[in-house]
Amino acid sequence: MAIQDELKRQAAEKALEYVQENEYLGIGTGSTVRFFIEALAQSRKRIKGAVSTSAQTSEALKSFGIPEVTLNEVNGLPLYIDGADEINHLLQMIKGGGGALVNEKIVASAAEKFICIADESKYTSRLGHVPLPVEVMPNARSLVARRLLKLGGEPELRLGFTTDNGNQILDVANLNLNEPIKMEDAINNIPGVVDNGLFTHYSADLLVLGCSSGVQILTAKV
Ligand SMILES: O=C(CO)[C@H](O)[C@H](O)COP(=O)(O)O
Repeated sequence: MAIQDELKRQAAEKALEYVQENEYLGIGTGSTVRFFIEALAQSRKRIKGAVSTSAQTSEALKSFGIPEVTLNEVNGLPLYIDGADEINHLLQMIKGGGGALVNEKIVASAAEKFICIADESKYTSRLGHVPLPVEVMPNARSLVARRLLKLGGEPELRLGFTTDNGNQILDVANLNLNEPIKMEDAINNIPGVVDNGLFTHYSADLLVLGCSSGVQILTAKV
């Protein structure tokens, strides 16, 4: 297994310690989450049901025999576990590399606690090394792209990709994310934008980071 994958797996396995038995659990999307689902299935922990954030995650849950429930069936969630494309010292994130950012933010918002699982390459002092995914209504794509250019970004359509919600993704490079809260809100104010991959209002409460020196548990450093 590649080193990065091994670190993702270690972080995913460590996060199991925070899972409460006989409770509902929100589960994100991506390769780190896939390791988590695998570890959960192999553990003795039995949850009441998982709220999935994507077709990909639902498929994995099904293949590992973990019961799925919809968000509408639960009255909030004690915990949400998901990966990130980048995460900073305040545990604010860029997400959406897998294109599931809208459902991820919805489920994260329903949870009392958000634990991010990631390998050390995702931890950064400044967000913005990776392009920011923005989910757009297809009919507003060009309009939104022009507005994103005005905000200083360079949008590029994710070719051949449609989200689970039937929308498109613009990956926006070179945005100035020195004030990520303002940027998250400014982008979401553009008509036609469904949501963007900045998670500042729903930042993580805890980061379980797979590092070559061992797994580290980090909280926000203000
Ligand atoms: O936001 C996401 C999906 O929309 C993922 O959490 C993010 O892309 C990280 O993925 P991976 O665990 O494969 O590195």
